Amino acid sequence: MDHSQAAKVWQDLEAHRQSLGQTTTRDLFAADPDRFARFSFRLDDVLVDLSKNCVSADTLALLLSLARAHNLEMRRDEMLRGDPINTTEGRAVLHTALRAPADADIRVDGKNVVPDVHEELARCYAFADKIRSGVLRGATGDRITDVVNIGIGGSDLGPAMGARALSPYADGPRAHFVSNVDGADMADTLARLDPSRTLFLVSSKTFTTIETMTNAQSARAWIAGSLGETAVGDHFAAISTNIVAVEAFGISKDRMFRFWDWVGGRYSMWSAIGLGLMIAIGPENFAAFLAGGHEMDRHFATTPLEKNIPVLMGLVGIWHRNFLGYAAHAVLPYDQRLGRFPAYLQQLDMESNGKRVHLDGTPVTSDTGPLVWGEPGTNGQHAFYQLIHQGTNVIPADFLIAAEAHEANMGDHHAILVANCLAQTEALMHGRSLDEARAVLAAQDMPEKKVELLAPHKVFPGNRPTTTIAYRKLDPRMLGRLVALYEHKVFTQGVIWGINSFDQWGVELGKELASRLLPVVKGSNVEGLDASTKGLVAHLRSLRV
Ligand SMILES: O=P(O)(O)OC[C@H]1O[C@](O)(CO)[C@@H](O)[C@@H]1O
Repeated sequence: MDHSQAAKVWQDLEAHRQSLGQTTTRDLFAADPDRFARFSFRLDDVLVDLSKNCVSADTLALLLSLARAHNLEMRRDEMLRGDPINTTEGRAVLHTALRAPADADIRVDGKNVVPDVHEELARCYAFADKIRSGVLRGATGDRITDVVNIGIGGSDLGPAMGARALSPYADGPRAHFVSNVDGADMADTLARLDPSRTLFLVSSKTFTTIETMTNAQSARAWIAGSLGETAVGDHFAAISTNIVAVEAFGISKDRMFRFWDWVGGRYSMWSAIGLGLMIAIGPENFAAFLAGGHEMDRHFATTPLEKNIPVLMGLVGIWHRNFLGYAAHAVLPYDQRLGRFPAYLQQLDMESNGKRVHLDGTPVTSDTGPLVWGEPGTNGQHAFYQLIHQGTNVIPADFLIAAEAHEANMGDHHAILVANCLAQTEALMHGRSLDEARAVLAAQDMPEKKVELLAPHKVFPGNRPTTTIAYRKLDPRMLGRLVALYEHKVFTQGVIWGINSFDQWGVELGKELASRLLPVVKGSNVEGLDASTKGLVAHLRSLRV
């Protein structure tokens, strides 16, 4: 990286922000009739409209210079060719290899990993087919009708989000997901299931995560308790990088699916971790999901930065976070089946870019990843949009909308959904001035005093940034493109911030303390704890029957 060049562009961006002064997106639209065409970008049917963000051509040009000063293209190529860019863990970062075609050549330590990827994928597909067709059955000879993925974080959110997103394509056994160590999660799921027809997939990269191992042991006891110990083998499969621990759990090699340490947990839904999704939607649909991801990879790898969608989304995010000071980012899918997408992105974005030191360990000098959150529209409109429209903080938001619904013959549902999505982005950008609010009220024949009283409450500041991602339909290929789009956006921002987007040391301390506290919660000595924790333990113990 050219530090002095990067610092100079950063200063130029700050000066540029000053020079924009009070300019609003509304002003930018008024000044440029071609703004939509200039600031919206396409990949086949996917259109990403950045025009409702307060960026000018100069803003984008400066942001692109910033990306170049940080050697974004070089860093991207390093990732894609398998260099060990996850420096704190000494690993390559190759989730893109999981969706590469069979003839690709991507090397880790000199070895092409693509044949291994395709071999494991073929094993997963064969297993999925056998479960779906009833060739593989439970111990009693019954067909498997329900598959429960036991995993957490990246070993849960991807397949869980995907299974919900692609439910119109689900023609296999029903998919369930248990993640929380709260026994309620497992108990509520088991209550709906018949052990003789249930398959458990224990998904854990490390196969040591306490939540997953506790849930897996409970599931094992449930099967052994109702069908006998010898039935366990027929009702379990495992997905992990830790072959030794899987064998120790009692899952045979032929029901064990691998992935590799160069796949981060939050980037793993493309691997065998997607097995639950694969069994639900079938190998063909899963292959379309992978192909969609690869399509976005090609776009990211080969499109000039000026038209590179994930890069531009990442850079606009940098503008918001670092130059306009916006601390949060909302993801608002107008697609009910993307209900878990914001939660999925929370891990992808916040576990990747919630960092406070540079790659070399020195403290960061600018803010890093924002708080990411969201809910599907239109429900959010009737809950928290009030704050997005009129609250004191500006929250940039992504709106996701399909042209086509899966439901034919549902009258105006989809048209109303689309109208709401577009109306919200228009309202957020346009706003309503005090004079406009007064005029609206006056047109209702309201007494002047009341108009004056009410008008300030009806003012919408506007100039609230939104990006709209519009696509034909939420099919497997589209979901693949969408997930890969956000992965590369997160990568772009990590490069600009100079952080490691692929480790997650921030989750370790809580884990360590939880294992230290477990015996205390169960009754051992509270000495050595801080006064608050000691008091809480005592209170909880006193309430326990
Ligand atoms: O797949 P594993 O090893 O059980 O880990 C689950 C999750 O735990 C984390 O390590 C930390 O929350 C995530 O990065 C990961 O996705």
